[in-house]
Amino acid sequence: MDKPLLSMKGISKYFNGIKVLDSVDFTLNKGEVHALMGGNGAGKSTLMKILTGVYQADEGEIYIEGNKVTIKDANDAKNNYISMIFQEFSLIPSLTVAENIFLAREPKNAIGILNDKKSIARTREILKEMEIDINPKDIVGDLGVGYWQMTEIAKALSHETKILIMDEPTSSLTEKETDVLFKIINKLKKKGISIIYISHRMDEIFRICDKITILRDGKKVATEQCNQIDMETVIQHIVGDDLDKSFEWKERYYSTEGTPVLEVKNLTSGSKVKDISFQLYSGEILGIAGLMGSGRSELARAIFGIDPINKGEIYIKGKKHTIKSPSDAVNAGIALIPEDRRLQGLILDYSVKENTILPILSKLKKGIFIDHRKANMITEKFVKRLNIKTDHIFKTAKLLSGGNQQKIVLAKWLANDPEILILDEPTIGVDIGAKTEIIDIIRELADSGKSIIVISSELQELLAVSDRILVIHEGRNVKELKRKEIHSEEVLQHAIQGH
Ligand SMILES: Nc1ncnc2c1ncn2[C@@H]1O[C@H](COP(=O)(O)OP(=O)(O)OP(=O)(O)O)[C@@H](O)[C@H]1O
Repeated sequence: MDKPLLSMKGISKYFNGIKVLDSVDFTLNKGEVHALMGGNGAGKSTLMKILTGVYQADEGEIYIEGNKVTIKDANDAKNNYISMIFQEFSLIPSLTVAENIFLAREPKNAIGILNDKKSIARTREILKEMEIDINPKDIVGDLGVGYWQMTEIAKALSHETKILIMDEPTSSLTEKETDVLFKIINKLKKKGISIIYISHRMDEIFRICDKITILRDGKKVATEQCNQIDMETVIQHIVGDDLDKSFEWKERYYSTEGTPVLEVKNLTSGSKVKDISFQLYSGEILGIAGLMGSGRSELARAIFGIDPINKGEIYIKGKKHTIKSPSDAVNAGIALIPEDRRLQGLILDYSVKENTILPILSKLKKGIFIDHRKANMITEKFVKRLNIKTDHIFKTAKLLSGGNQQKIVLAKWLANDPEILILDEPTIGVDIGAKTEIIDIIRELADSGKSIIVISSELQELLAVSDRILVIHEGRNVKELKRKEIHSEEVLQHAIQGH
């Protein structure tokens, strides 16, 4: 049998004396799509950073086609034909696609290469080969996120690549863009390129991956062919024995009599939100469902005063409010946790504690000082509840894994205890164990009288948490369904597709 393309053997890594990878073995064959899964902080990114030369392993060896290699930096990774596409893209928006692809070349060429016919022709060739419909001369900033992703892939392929690592590649893609990405992955696979695919989205893994490796607490717990393992077992491996991962809906009781806490009437904003009306009651959880691009997030942005309202009214407890900015919304008792919260909501150089208590500083004042005992208690509570993987609450946020950073932002807004809470994709990038915790917290908040709007593209999650679901299609609310009337996921799926 052929030697595997890549073999990582006994990889261990310590950060400040803490073992985050413990003797991990990982093998990748030619033309294989290999999923790397595991809870937040399990060690997936660290393993990949060792493969791409960002970090060095403290123990273990890496072999490419049977030959031992040393990967000390990005150049070594490139010389071993390894490329990685990060969640945060590395493109420069003001430059064209071709310029972005060839800019990373030899510095002496960097300036001269702009508008170079050769680089444009080569870019065209790569894009054509992958059947991607982008003009090499397009300015990247003018393209949608989906095309950024394609440009990143084209960039990786502009030098010879045998191993392509994708870290949560679909987290900001629409369904259509995801389909295009999957087609490209299949094409790359046929060309013999191997892909390591990091994702928390179970359905994707089963759609495109051949093999799956699962890490838990820095240890490899399983490697299996995808067709020989089921979803239940994968979840079991990810969470271990100690977590309840059921997404079960529980009927909740609250009153829909009297004045709603929030009433949105005929709201129109930009080109994406058209004449939307709904009511939200005290203690209610309203789910918002719709395809990506249906206007879900834009509706939240308009209510929160980020995007201007062209028409329509917002009433809070029966009183009309003019919301022209997020501070108007905050003053009216509304909080929005946006979808891209890692970029918007976190100060990376601050500690877990500082980030968590930032919005509640005024509530924590004791004279002119901060009540640190209380601040520590609140932070500890959320770290425990959301299972945030950190050695202590004083750790700098940037040293935490991506999913754990997401959880801090969530903790921060939950600690602030707003009256009306809008959560846009509350569990994106968050592992399966924490998902159920977040659903429980949302329910608890509603039980205590808060009014909550949850926007989510994960139907299972929406069905588990919502009392009522508003379906948005092409900017309009087309249906409103009571949760207890939705007997299967298909019913909701149908409504979302616009039937
Ligand atoms: N530079 C660093 N210094 C200290 N600790 C670090 C550093 N980088 C990562 N860690 C820690 O290593 C552990 C593994 O993190 P890693 O980013 O590999 O997790 P992950 O599996 O990719 O998680 P996620 O799904 O949340 O992205 C985490 O506990 C994290 O806090």
